[in-house]
Amino acid sequence: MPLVTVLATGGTIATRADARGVGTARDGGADLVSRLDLPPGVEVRVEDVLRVGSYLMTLQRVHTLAVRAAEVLRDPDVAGLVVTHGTDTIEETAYLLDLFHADPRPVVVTGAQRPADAPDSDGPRNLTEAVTVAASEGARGLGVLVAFGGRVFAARGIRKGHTLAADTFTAPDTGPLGWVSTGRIGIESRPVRGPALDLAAFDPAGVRVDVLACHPDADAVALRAFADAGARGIVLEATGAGNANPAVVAAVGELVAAGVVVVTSTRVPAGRVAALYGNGGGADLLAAGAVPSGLLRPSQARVLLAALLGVHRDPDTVRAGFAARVTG
Ligand SMILES: NC(=O)C[C@H](N)C(=O)O
Repeated sequence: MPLVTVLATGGTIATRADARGVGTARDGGADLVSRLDLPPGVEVRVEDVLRVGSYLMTLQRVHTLAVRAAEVLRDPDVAGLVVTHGTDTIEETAYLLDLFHADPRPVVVTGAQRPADAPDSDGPRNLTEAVTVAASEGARGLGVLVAFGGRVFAARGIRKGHTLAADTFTAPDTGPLGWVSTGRIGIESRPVRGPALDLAAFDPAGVRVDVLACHPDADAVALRAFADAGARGIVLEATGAGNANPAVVAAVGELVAAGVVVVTSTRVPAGRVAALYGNGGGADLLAAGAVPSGLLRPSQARVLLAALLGVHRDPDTVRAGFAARVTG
């Protein structure tokens, strides 16, 4: 009988309202699992790792989760893992776990958009389907997955696409990998994944990576403040295919020379970052030393940058490692 371990971290799937009607994560993993109609023939074990809204999932906390996931997978009887998590930052946590996941067994992240105390919560169905995926042979070798609303997504490229709707997740450049429904899964495509990073070498302490919104009035102020605060990496949430302006480009050049790794991503939902324009555009950012993020949006570009900085430290190695993992 496949054994699936559920690691609970909080999120709306575990959230109940207080007397003011304000929600916080309260239910533990055992509460969540007790409400399920589990797939027949699957044994589930539960552990509480954290109990927070995912807007509180710092790098340190995701590291704690990654370490625990790797420890649980040392048990050869475990067929797969499920992580229950808030939806706000599933795109960060799932991708960080994926970067360090060196095991064919699936780790399946899920959550809910409607809280545990809502009569129509989507949590039980999503969790049941995540357990189904984690127990499936067909999900092996795909890395960390997100099962949500009947769809199965790869970690890389997933984005929260709606603040409140149950069908919130999208993968604008690739679409979902497949589906899960009534105890069955179908995988229609396989994700492209690089070699796993070494979790034992990762230390998130002191890894500060900030994100700068490059609206047309942006200047060097925030960039310099980030660097003064100790940022070792900065992701530009640029416009279009990855453009900023001359003031930002000049500051990027200074920061890169000082050893900060700067990455150009974009606020546009789909398509690769391309170095096309001058006058502070993507071609000038590239010339100033910024690394294009390929298809990674700012949230996941920040995660890759933080993971590499936490493993390698040296800016040139991080820059090369980042470029090697992104397409385009
Ligand atoms: N639907 C959710 O889970 C949102 C919640 N704010 C969280 O990320 O924890």
